[in-house]
Parts: sequence; structure tokens; C-alpha cells
Amino acid sequence: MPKPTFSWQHTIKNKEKKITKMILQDLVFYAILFLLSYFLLRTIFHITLHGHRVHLPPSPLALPIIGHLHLLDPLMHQALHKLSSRHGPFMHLRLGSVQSVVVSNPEMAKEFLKTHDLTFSYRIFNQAIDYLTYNAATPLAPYGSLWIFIKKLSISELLGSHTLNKFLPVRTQELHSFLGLLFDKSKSGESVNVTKEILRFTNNIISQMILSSRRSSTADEDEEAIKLVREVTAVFGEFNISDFIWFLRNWDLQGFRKKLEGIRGRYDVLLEKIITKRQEERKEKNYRSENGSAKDFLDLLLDIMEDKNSEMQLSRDHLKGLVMDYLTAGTDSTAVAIEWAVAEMINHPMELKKAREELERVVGKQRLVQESDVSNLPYLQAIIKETFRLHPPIPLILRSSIEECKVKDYTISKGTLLIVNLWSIGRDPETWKNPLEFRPERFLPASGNDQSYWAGPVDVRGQHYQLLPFGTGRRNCSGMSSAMQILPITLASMIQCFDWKVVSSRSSEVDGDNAVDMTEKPGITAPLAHDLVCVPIARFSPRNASDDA
Ligand code: HEM
Repeated sequence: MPKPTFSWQHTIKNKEKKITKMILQDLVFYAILFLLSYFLLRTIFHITLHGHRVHLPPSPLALPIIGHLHLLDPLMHQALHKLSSRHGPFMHLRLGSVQSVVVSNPEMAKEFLKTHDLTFSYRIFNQAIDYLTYNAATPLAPYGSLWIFIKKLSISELLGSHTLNKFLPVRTQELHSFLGLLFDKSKSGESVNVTKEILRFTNNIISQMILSSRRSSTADEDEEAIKLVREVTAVFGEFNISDFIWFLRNWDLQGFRKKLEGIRGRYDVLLEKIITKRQEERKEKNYRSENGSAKDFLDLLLDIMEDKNSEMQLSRDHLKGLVMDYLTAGTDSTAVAIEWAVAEMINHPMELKKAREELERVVGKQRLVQESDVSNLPYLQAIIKETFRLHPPIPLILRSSIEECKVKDYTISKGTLLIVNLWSIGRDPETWKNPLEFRPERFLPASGNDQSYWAGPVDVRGQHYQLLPFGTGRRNCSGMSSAMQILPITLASMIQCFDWKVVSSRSSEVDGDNAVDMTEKPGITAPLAHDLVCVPIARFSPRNASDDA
């Protein structure tokens, strides 16, 4: 017998159907309204305040509010590289509320960084840079009188050729103690965290240049200092939604602000200790005569801070920002470059062999390579250029425009974020033959045309837009000469003195081949994702040629 159906059940079901239909209709209506307003707003966005239509470079389809943010990932340079291979070497992206242009070939890099150098002479300001550099009281300050003062001071007193020559004995001594440590480990067959030791080495050099001493008095402080350098460069490159969506500016949805407070708090303890100690020493009567007559960079900064008639008034925050910035910049990028070069050497035994043959020809087998040998080692220099091409330690140059300008008939508005993707330029198939292969030969004059599409020598100092590891123009890297004194000699002596047995590399298949896993870690610098841990195998004693290597 069929079950009886109740008419009230039927009525309710019908009503439910009607309501669902109405809701669906509403949803469709609002979706259409939303899309229409979105496209309308998009069109309005393209019109400037002056009323003319703004012609923007090519761009992927943007989403409402977030624009193109969803297309990025933590390894920003790689995500942008993928996008530019689809949309071209000059691309417009809307990152939330921030208008940006992304440049990924030498021609466009030259257009922005040379032709429009002054227009793009501002740095970006995000919460991390602002907060960690004590409100940009550093070389990262906006282009203006403070920045000019700091740049001049740093070139005349810290990073110029006169000061760098003065610090040759310091560099040599630090290099010998770094190599000595590796040599001791090789004798006992122990592994070394090469990444950490390189960081300690570069940090010791820059600390001595700024503070006349290795920074830390205890091993724990030393460890903390190295950790902080890496944390700062990592957080500088971290994505913070509040920097991009204007109405989230005062929110801390990701706990980012908290993280910054933690890092700055710890750095502040170190900086306060250094500055207070120096101020106390300066009060002691015989400080200068006991410490020799030369003032170091910290003394100069303190002199300026204490001088009420100084051309520029520096506060204690300026001092802390400056010391922090030079310690961080002077430690990390150089260490990252050395680490990549060593990793490439381990992964390319043929090139390693050629570098050794060159060293033996030029330096012989009796002595350790010296800074003065570097100019006679073209293959070593080619290895460094090839490392910079594939692994620029700072993969993205970030600037911001101070006024509207026209580039290739496109209108670039004031405040646009410029991203020059050095990582992508190094892989540009229009510029480099076999761009993904590690071939130092492409930089040797004899085979230049065979390996690249340009003729003539290429250097790294900002004149050749296909290779800009230090940037270019008025905001190029202040520490370029310092880095180029440390990097070649360190790599040369590591090649001369040791072979390397790779102990830890993340994936097991590369372990067996004694190869380094070349995955990158996100951040403003792009180091190896996993610390390079190796057992050094001595082939030449760094202490003395007659030592028991
Ligand atoms: C291999 C090592 C290094 C590399 C690859 C490197 C790379 C860079 C790059 C790409 C920039 C941005 C340039 C631009 O916008 O055009 C920069 C800026 C800067 N670098 Fe370096 N750097 C290195 C070492 C150093 C060292 C050793 C120091 C200091 C001791 C230093 C201090 C700075 C400073 C202060 C700036 C900011 C300049 C400004 O905004 O005016 N760098 N660096």
C-alpha cells in the first residue's frame, strides 16, 4: 500500500525550493553586479587624476582587491620569472593597493636604472624595513640629505678604497683563521657547517671594520649575532599583507609586527651593549692613546652624534640603525655569494679542476694564494661572474618612483614599486646561450661569443645591464668594493686548500653523488635552502706550505 503523503509536507518542500531559487537568483545578480563594478573600477583605475587614459605595460588578469598577489609565492623572484616568461620582460602588476612594474631583461633594466635613475632613487618602505632600521635611519633612507650624508660618510670612512686597503691585514688574518678552522676539522675528519662558518667569517671582518673588534664577547652572543643577521634578511623579504592592502595597514593578521618586535628587541640589546660600552670607554681619560690613534666608524658616528654643530644631527636611533644595517648588509650578501660559488664548484668538478690548474700556474704549489694574485686569475673571476649570473645574492632590486614618468610610451605613476629581477635577467635566453648551464667560459674573452649573445668583457660593477649583482646608479651597493675584495680570495683559497665531502643535503639522491642541493631559501637575499655541511679534505695547508697537509 502506498504511503499517504501529507499536503503540508509538500507545501514546505515547494517553499524551500522557491527560497533556494530566490537565493540563487540573488547570488547571480550580485556576482554580475560585482564583476561589472570591478571592471568599471579597473577602467577608472587606468585614468589618472589629470583625466587622460593611462597606458600600462602588459599584465595578467587581476582579481578584485588583491590584484595579482595570488600569483606570488615566497620565492618571489622565481614566481616573477614564471610570470614574465608569459607576459614579457616589462610587466605591470597590482600587488593589492601597490602599483608595480617588473623588469626582466637588460634593455629594460638600463631604461629604468640608467635613464630614469633619479626617478627611481627611492627605496620601498615596508613595515619590516621601517621598523628594523629604526624608521629608516640608515643607508636605506629615502633619497635626500640624510641619505647623501650617510653615503658620503660610508664611502670616505668605511667602504672606500683607502679604508679597505687599511683593513687588508684584518681580512688576511680572518681568512687564515677561517681556513685554519677548516684545516683542523679536516685533520680530525669532522664535518663543518660551512654556511655558518662563512657567515661568522664575513661578520668578523665587517665588525672589525666598524667596531675595531669582533663584535661579541661570548660564544652565545656570537651565535646570536649570526642568527640575527639571517633573521633580518629573511624577514625583509617576507610577505606581509599589511604592506599591500591599505585597509589592513594597522592590522597584524599574520603576527608579523610581533615577529619584528622580537627581532628588533634582540638586536637592540646587542647594539645598546656595543654603543654603551664604547661611550664608557670614551669617557676614560686615556681611551684614545691606549687604543691607538685611529678612530673607527663607530667613533666617527659618536663624534657626529655628540657634536651639536655637526652638518647632520644623528640620534642614537640613527646610530643603531646604521650599525645594524652595515653589520647585516656587510655579513650576509657576501657570505651568500661565497656559499653559492663553493656549491657550484662541488657540483662541477671539471670547472673546479680548471680553477686549480690556473691557481697552480699563477701561484705555484708552495704558497697560499693572496689578494694581489686575483687580478691574474681570469678563470676564477669568470667563476664568480657565472655564480652571480645564476645566483645573484640579492635577486630583486627594489626601488620606488618619486614622480610620474614615461617608459616606452607607458605611463608609470609616482610611488610605483620597481622590481628589477636580476635572477630572471641571468636566465634570459635572449641574452645568454644555454642560460641554465654553469659555464664560466662564457666570461672569458676567447670564447665570449660562443657562450653569450654579446661581445666584449662584462664586469659586475654596474656598467653591463645583463649582470648587475650590485645594482647600478646612485643607489647601487655601497659595499661592492669590500665584497669584491673578500669574495675572490676566499673562494680561491677554499679551492686551493680543500676538497669537500658533502654530508648534508636535503634530498638523499644528491647525497650519494657528493652534490649540493641547490634549492633556494626565501628572503631579501637568496641563500641555499639548507646549510652546506661538509667534511673538508685538506690538499694544501693554509698555515704553512710545509705543514702536514
Ligand atoms: C656579494 C656581496 C653583495 C651583493 C651581491 C650586494 C648587492 C646589493 C644590491 C643588489 C643592492 C641594491 C642596489 C640597487 O638598488 O641598485 C645593494 C645595496 C646595498 N648594499 Fe650591498 N651587496 C653586497 C655586499 C655588501 C656589503 C659588504 C655592504 C656593506 C658593508 C653592502 C651594503 C649595501 C648598502 C648600504 C646598500 C644600500 C645602498 C643604498 O640604498 O643607497 N653590500 N647591495
